[in-house]
Amino acid sequence: MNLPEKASKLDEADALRGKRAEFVLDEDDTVYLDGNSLGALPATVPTRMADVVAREWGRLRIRSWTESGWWTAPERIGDRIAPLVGAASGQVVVGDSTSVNIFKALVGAVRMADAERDEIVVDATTFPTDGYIAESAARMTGRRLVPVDPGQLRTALGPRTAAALVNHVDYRSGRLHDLPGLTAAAHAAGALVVWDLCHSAGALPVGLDAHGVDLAVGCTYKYLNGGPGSPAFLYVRRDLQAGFDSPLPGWNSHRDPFGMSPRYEAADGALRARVGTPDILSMLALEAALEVWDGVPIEAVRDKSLALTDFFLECVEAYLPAGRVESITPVPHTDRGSQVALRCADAGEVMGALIARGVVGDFRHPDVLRFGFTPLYVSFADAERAARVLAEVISSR
Ligand SMILES: Cc1ncc(COP(=O)(O)O)c(C=O)c1O
Ligand SMILES: Nc1c(O)cccc1C(=O)C[C@H](N)C(=O)O
Repeated sequence: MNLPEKASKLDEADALRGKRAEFVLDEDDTVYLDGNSLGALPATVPTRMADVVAREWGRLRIRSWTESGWWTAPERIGDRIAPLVGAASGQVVVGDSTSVNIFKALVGAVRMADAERDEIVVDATTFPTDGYIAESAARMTGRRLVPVDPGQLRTALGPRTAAALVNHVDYRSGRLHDLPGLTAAAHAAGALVVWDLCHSAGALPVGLDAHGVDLAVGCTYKYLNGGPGSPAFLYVRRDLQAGFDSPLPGWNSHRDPFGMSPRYEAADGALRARVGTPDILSMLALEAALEVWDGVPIEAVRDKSLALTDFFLECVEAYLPAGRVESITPVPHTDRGSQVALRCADAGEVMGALIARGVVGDFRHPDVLRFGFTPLYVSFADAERAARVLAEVISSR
C-alpha cells in the first residue's frame, strides 16, 4: 500500500472524521497545520455571535449581564473547559490573556510559600512571555529567578524553591514534559508548580485533578478554537483556593462586587482569580466554539493526534531527500505533544513556499518548521499532502 492509500484507509477508520465538517475550512485547497497557533473557526460561532451582538447587546443591553448570563460567563465557561483538562467543576475560571494569568498564578503560588523559600524555578526553554513574567514576579516578590533546562528540573527543585513555572508542551520542539512526575517532585520538595497548558489543552489528556496539579494556565485560541485573542483560563486546585491571594484583586473577584466597598474581600472559589469586566464578545465566541467538544473524549483526540504525527513523520521519512530536515520532536509517544517540528536550512523561506502552495504551518526562529495537528479537523490525507509538498519544495531548492 502506498502512502496516499494508507492515508485514505486511516481516514476511513477515523472515529473523529465527522468533526471536520463542524469547522470552516477551505476544503481542497489548503492543509491547515497551524491550529497550534490559531485554531480554525467552528461553524456555529458566526450565528451565535450575530445573536450576541444584535439581541443580547443590541436589544437587551445592560439586562444581558444577568438575563443573558454575562456576569457568570467566566465560571460557566471555565466549567466547560474543566473536563477537557481533567478538572472537576469550580476550579477553572476564564478571562484575561494567558500572560496575565501566568502572572496571577505565579505570584499567587509564591505568596503561598514560606518566606525562606527564596527561588522561583522557570523552564529555561519556555515560551518567552512565561520567562519575562517569571522574571518580573521574582523581582516583585523578592525571589531569585532560576532558569533551568526542563531535563534538570527535578534536581533544581529543593528547599529553596517557592514555586516553579513549567510548560506542559514546548512550543518549539513539541516535547511533552512529565506533568505527573514533575508535579510530584515539586511537592516532595515542598513547592508548588504552575503549568502552562497552552500547547496541551484540547490536544491531550492533562489530568489536573488526578495528578494533584496546584495551578495551571492555558490559552483557548489554539486547540480549543476560541478565536484570535480569546480569553485564557486559570485553574486553582480547590484546596488551594482559600489561600490564593491574587496580585490583581479587581472588583469582579470581590465577595460582593456591587456592594462597592472600599475594602477588598475575596470571593470564595475559583472566581477569586477574576479581575475586571470580562471581554464578553470573545468569551461568548469561545463558549460557542466549545460546542464542538460535545461527546468528544479527549482520549480519542490524543489517539488520533499520535497517529497523525506518527504518519506525518513516516511520510517525511519516505518522501524527503535524506539529511535535509531533522525532526526535533521526540519519537516516544510519552514525550510528544500534538505537533511536529522540523529543523531545516532557510526554514523561513521554506515555510513561505509551503504556504504559497497551500500547506500552512509556521516558522519559529531560527530554523524550525512547525506543523500543528488538530485532530478535530486535520485528516491523514492532509498529513500525507503536507509531507509531499514539503518534499517538492525542499527538492526544488
Ligand atoms: C506556551 C505559551 N504561553 C503563552 C503564550 C501566549 O500568551 P498570550 O496568550 O498572553 O499571548 C503562548 C502563545 O502565544 C504560548 O505558546
Ligand atoms: N498568540 C499569538 C498571536 O497573538 C499572534 C501570533 C501567534 C500567536 C501564538 O499563539 C504563537 C504561539 N503561542 C506559538 O507557540 O508560537
